[in-house]
Amino acid sequence: MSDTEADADGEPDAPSEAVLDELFATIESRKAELPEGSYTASLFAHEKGENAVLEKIGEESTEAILAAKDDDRDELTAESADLVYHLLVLLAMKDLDLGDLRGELRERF
Ligand SMILES: N=c1c2ncn([C@@H]3O[C@H](COP(=O)(O)OP(=O)(O)OP(=O)(O)O)[C@@H](O)[C@H]3O)c2ncn1[C@@H]1O[C@H](COP(=O)(O)O)[C@@H](O)[C@H]1O
Repeated sequence: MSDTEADADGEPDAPSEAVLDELFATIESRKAELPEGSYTASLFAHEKGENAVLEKIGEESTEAILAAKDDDRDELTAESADLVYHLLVLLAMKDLDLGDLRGELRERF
């Protein structure tokens, strides 16, 4: 779906540029509200959630590396998205946020 199409609610999609902020806000909301049936909430709710996230980061990193070695750009994109999502969950678990990440990156410019 392009940026200009409507989503399932009939509302226009937000610009893709904002997707990381929206995803992080959703993760923070899952952390605060712990809704039933949410994979993200389950990571925050369970004692072993942090280990599960760390394992996922390891797995997704390996899968991204393998996709790159195979020159499979679609797979690399998908694995990168899984990796970024789990990294954002980890930041939220450690009470960090996108501002911390942006600040660190900005300092390197
Ligand atoms: N971006 C993601 C996202 N990326 C990956 N995952 C989940 O992460 C889990 C593990 O990913 P894997 O690629 O390993 O998937 P898998 O098929 O289960 O693989 P195996 O573990 O079985 O090997 C799966 O359950 C995926 O659905 C995600 N779950 C949620 N989100 C975002 O988080 C929002 C909130 O979702 P809930 O978690 O449903 O509240 C969603 O709207 C999405 O925007």
